Amino acid sequence: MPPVIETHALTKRYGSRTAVSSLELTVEPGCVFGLIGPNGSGKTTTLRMLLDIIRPTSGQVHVLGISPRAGGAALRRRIGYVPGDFRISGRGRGRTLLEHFAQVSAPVAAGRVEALAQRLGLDLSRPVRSLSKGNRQKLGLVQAFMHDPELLVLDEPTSGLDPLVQREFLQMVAEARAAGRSVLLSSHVLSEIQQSADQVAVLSRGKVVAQGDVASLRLNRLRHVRASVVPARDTGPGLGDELAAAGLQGTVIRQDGTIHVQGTVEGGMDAVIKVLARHRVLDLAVEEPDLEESVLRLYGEPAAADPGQGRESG
Ligand SMILES: Nc1ncnc2c1ncn2[C@@H]1O[C@H](COP(=O)(O)OP(=O)(O)OP(=O)(O)O)[C@@H](O)[C@H]1O
Repeated sequence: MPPVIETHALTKRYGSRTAVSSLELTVEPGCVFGLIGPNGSGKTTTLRMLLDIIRPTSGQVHVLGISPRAGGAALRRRIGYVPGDFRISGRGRGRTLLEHFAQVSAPVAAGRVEALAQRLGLDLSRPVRSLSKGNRQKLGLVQAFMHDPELLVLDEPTSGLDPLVQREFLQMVAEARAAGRSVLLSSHVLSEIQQSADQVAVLSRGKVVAQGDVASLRLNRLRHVRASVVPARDTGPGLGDELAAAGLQGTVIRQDGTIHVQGTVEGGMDAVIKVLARHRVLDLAVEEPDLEESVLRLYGEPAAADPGQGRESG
């Protein structure tokens, strides 16, 4: 079967700024593909080009075997899309708005909208205007999933959703995949991609800096560690050396008989935990760094766009 999404040397420039640079993406049918990158790395721009909302400066793109430009409304009906900035307004209620969307999308099975709304905890009888950001986002999800499209293109779909709803959403993605649908999911939250994607591309400054299956992704191996221990016996400065040998990069400070450790570990916590466990551990915190830092450290790329350079328009 041909890929559901294929880009070749796909590039988008805004004036002198390159938002997407020579992108090579292949999404196979029946796969959940994660596009991950810090804010400003080019995810939204890429997804918009797939939907023909914006047009590439150069390069090629095919979606379900068709150029989005040529595919028009017929191609659009085969896709479920949640834009990163799903904005809705008007006087209608959620249900009315979805009925309106259903007229332009492919046919929607009876009861499907209600079932999705119920799963996400969305009240369809409420006026759209009165909905919170999270509830509007749920409406966006229902309109993307309701016609059971061949391809789902989801731009940061869980932003503004609480953790329980996020879990339900991930379940919906898993069900779509099990039914043979394909999903392209963008996120700046690593854990979300890890839970759902088969394949991943990491974007930084409009370029793919890493690509592969989720397990091979090095991004998930970086951890921040903070610990306070009372040495079991007088270990002296040896603890710092032992921790360094175990893979911790950071500082070890002795203060009033307690040793405070702070640093970063790449590639597994086991050895560090075992060194610490030989002492009385007063406190231990292990945290996932934000994606921007992981990309920066592991791929040596400046991850974010210059804060001084804003976008010209939405
Ligand atoms: N209409 C525009 N005009 C000028 N620059 C733009 C425009 N849209 C995007 N950009 C720039 O292109 C780069 C990529 O932006 P894009 O929105 O695609 O990134 P992103 O990874 O989706 O980030 P975010 O999660 O913040 O939306 C950014 O530097 C952004 O400022």
